[in-house]
Amino acid sequence: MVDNAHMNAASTVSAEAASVDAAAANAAPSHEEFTQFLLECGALKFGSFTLKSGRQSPYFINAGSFNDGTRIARLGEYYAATIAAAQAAGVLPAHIDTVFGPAYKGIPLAVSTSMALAARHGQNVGYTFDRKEKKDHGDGGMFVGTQLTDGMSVLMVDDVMTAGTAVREVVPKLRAAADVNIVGLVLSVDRMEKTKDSDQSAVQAVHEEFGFPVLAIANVREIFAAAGKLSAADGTPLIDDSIKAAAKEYLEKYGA
Ligand SMILES: O=P(O)(O)OC[C@H]1O[C@H](OP(=O)(O)OP(=O)(O)O)[C@H](O)[C@@H]1O
Ligand SMILES: O=C(O)c1cc(=O)[nH]c(=O)[nH]1
Repeated sequence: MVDNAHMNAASTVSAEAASVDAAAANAAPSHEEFTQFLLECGALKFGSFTLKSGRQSPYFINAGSFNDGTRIARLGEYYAATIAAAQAAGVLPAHIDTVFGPAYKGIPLAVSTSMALAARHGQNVGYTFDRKEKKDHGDGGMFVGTQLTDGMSVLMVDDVMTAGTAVREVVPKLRAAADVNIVGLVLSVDRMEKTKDSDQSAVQAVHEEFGFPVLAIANVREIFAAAGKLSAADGTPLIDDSIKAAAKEYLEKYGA
């Protein structure tokens, strides 16, 4: 069993990977580079957003902004690099049968991750996603892609975790389909938020509830730390003081 400190952030995995002398190909992506990528794609937005949990957030990760071939391919590479680093560190198993992404925004994440695992890391891993509604003609069924069968090692991917509701909805669906072994969950961003009724983070709560590691390419504090150092070509900071203040206030209230 890997201790919890290894479960929460790719940064931890990165340090661990370095200590086991992992090849450069197995290094986790840098938070600075990933933050720049989020900002360039417009996938990190500032304003006022109502979340699935009902919380009103001054920032939002919009995975719908990875909307062309270059962006989604690059995102898949970030996921694959995070996975390879976690495998090198022993946090994820070396063998994964399929990458599962929940509909809808998880679909391109699963596909691009499996493509990048094959192209960059020599791992030919399936991809699977669910349908929101059961289809009863043609190929039918609830799942598309590699079909789930007993004993399979399934790695879940999603864009963000706030309260963990989406994951709690999808895990029973996977387990109802077959006796699969869910080996972990990889997110783009861990929003590092407290659950509704405790000071524990949703990521930690999900890890304890289901027993699998939950990793992220970066967490929200790493993203704000990196974004604070970035500026446009003309020297203007990419995020201004009012955004930093609003994020700080939000995290003081909801941050774990
Ligand atoms: O941790 P949680 O509180 O569950 O919040 C995060 C989830 O909410 C969003 O999904 P949404 O249900 O809006 O689905 P979408 O993919 O259709 O946008 C997001 O994509 C995560 O899956
Ligand atoms: O909590 C959510 O609903 C949520 C947060 C976020 O940053 N991005 C998103 O797509 N959903």
